[in-house]
Amino acid sequence: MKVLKFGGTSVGSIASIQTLLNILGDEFKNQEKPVIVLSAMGGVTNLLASMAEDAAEGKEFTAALADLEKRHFDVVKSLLDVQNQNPAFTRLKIHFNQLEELLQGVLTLRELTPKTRDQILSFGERCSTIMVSKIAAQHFKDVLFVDAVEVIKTDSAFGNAKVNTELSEMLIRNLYEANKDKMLIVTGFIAGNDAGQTTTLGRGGSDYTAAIFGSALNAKEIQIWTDVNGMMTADPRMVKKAFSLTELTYTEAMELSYFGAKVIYPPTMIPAFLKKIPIVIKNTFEPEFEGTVIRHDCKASSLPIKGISSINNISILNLEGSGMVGKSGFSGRLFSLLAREQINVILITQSSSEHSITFAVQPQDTERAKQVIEQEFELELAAKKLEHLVIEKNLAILAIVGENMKQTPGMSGKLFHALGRNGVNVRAIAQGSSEYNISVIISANDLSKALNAVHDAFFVQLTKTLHAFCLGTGNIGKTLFNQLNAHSQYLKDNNGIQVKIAGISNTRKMTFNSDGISLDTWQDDLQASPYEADLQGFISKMKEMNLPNCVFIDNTASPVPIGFYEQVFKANISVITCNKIGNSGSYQQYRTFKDTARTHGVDFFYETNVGAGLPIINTLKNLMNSGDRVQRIEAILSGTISFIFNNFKGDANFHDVVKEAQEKGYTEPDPRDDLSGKDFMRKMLILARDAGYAMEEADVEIESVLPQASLEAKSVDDFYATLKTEDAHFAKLKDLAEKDGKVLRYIGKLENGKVTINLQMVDENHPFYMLSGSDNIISFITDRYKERPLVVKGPGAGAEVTAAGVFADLINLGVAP
Ligand SMILES: NC(=O)C1=CN([C@@H]2O[C@H](COP(=O)(O)OP(=O)(O)OC[C@H]3O[C@@H](n4cnc5c(N)ncnc54)[C@H](O)[C@@H]3O)[C@@H](O)[C@H]2O)C=CC1
Ligand SMILES: N[C@@H](CC=O)C(=O)O
Ligand code: NA
Repeated sequence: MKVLKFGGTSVGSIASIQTLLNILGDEFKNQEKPVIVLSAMGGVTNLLASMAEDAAEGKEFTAALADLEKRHFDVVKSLLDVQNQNPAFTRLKIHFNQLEELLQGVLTLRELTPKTRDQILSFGERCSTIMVSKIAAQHFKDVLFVDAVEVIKTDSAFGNAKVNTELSEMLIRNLYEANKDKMLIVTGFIAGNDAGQTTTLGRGGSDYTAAIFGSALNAKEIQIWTDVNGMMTADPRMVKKAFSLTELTYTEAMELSYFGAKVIYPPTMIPAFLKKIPIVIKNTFEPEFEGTVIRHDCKASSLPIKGISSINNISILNLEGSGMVGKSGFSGRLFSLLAREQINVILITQSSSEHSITFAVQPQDTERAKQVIEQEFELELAAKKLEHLVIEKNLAILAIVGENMKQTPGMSGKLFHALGRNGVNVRAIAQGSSEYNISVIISANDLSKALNAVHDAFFVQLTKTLHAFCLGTGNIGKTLFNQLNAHSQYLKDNNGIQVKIAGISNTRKMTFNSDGISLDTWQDDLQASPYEADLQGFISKMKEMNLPNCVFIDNTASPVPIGFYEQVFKANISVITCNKIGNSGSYQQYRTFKDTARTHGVDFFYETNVGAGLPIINTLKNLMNSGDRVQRIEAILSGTISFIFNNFKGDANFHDVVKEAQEKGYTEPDPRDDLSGKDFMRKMLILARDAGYAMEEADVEIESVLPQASLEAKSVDDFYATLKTEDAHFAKLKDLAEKDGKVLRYIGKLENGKVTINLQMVDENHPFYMLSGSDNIISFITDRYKERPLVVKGPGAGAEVTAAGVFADLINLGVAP
């Protein structure tokens, strides 16, 4: 046989009671009738409690009582045929009259004893059970209302009575045997003492009733019908990707029960655990959901952990001092004291040096704990054998739970990597040797970020979410958004990665959305945003949003964002940049970026600083990291100048070719940066630094391709004008090269710690002769690539290839352990 328990929401409305009847209908077809345990209608127990308290304070309760009555009567009117209604009204009315009398007594005496309170509370379950059993009787024959006061026997500890298991089980068995052909519908939560007075079973009481019946009758299963889809991997209000578990063990259920939205209160299920009866959590509002089964031993699961539980507000107390070292009985004294004072200790850690003990308590217990400890250890404190207690508030506990963790190395590594990577500081750690729970204490502000990051790290079958904050909506920024938009489904399906753009700013406006700004409407969203651009504001907001797997992307050509990188790294946020100004500033600044990113365990990626999307920075990094040494680099790294020399042929005019390069998106926002050689200089400097040379801009020897007048142009328009007036200068260069069958090439070289960039005329035997479009080419001569160089060649400028390089950096972020 089965026991089915329905919680408050399942009997809370006409619609839910109708669903309940359908469920009973299916069960009724079985040979063995189930036992049904019911809670009070949703909210009724709390209402009764506050009515009782109000009455004790002399306040009126009649209106609330009338509402309560009406809620039950409305259900009767809707769900019982007219001819069946009167008997139900009569039964209910008797109870409401008794309830009124009791409340009146409390009001008169201005006193609410635990015994009276239990009696008052019991009307919730009594009325819902009478009501539902009457309705059920209309549909099924042989329904029997059972008042649990008759069969569950307890002591007289009103409010939280202790069950006499042996006696209760015997009474339940007798009742069941005598009514085998009937469906028993039983009041949850309430019981009776020897004198027949009503007691209650405390927190989770109706689940307890179901477990007691299940145990007494050796039920094949106990179903707990509630309003959510079973036990989930995390609190779904905090972790949107939390999903329902199909199966977990009793131990796991116990450990996971810390969730805010408690599905069951596991201690009440102990009678079922002891008899190894499976407990199935079902959803009345989604009956087709197959349920979460909690059982003694589960099938092998592929999930590394079953879930992540959390408590979002705790305090820790830390007790330190030499007086504890090697002193047996110290922790006994401490924790006996707390137990005596009824202070619940949630977590304990002690270092093996025995120099300190840290423990967590509820915030409301903190001050009292401090007081009693200081009294108890007064002498040790005075003798400085103990230091004064340190209290820390606003903390949270996050715990990963699962029996699969046992003897599986790497679980704590994964947990701490996810936390560290996201800048979550761990204040204390606890893992029992049973290895099915690792708990960490962190700042309450970080809880949401930590839960999501840890959930992403463990449940790899789910899509991992990156949160990107993007500066710059120009050529590159815009193209990146288009690429992300077009490719998002592929990334989800093939890489399990979802990129959410959580913030965008250009020089005018900024906008934010932790659920991701739509990549179809971002321009309108930005336009409509109330926030004026403010870089410090943008970064502060990014920190404040505290999202997991966060990255800052600089797609500007501005020096301003550079000043903020360090602050971003220090907030444990990775940086991706196509802006070369940062890495080509002072060497000191370049080093600071690298070192700060490393000490904070985040990435600093800038592949597009050299050769746009071409794999140049990563190639050099791999050479260096694997112990190679650069002997010489020779390269063409200005896409713009490359394009110009590849197209400045025959009758072509220099001015028009430069214009075309700009229109094609190859140039910097200011094309003078390209033609002056500055952009090339920046790239060579970055390469030289990545190759291990602590070089400054002044160490680069650079020959310009421009005549003096162009170099001195005060504006971009003036600059273009000089290209026209200086046409002869460029034509001369071209003719000189063409005369000897050569081509013009602007070539950079790094050798022996020296960088030069100059204009050369090369013939067809030169490896850099054959280039077209905006091609870049780089040849690395290293200790290992000595005979023949390692060469990378291809288009080295343009919005598509550059945005693609930024995109690749994004996907390569080491968010996954
Ligand atoms: N075009 C190419 O082939 C390549 C370009 N790059 C780099 O890409 C970067 C961007 O280039 P484009 O998109 O062509 O420039 P752009 O001028 O088209 O766009 C720059 C964007 O940055 C924004 N911006 C500037 N200062 C800002 C600030 N302080 N705060 C917020 N936003 C700010 C502007 O509002 C604009 O939206 C440059 O650093 C360039 O060197 C790198 C490799 C190749
Ligand atoms: N303007 C640059 C673009 C790449 O960094 C170039 O022309 O190479
Ligand atoms: Na590159």
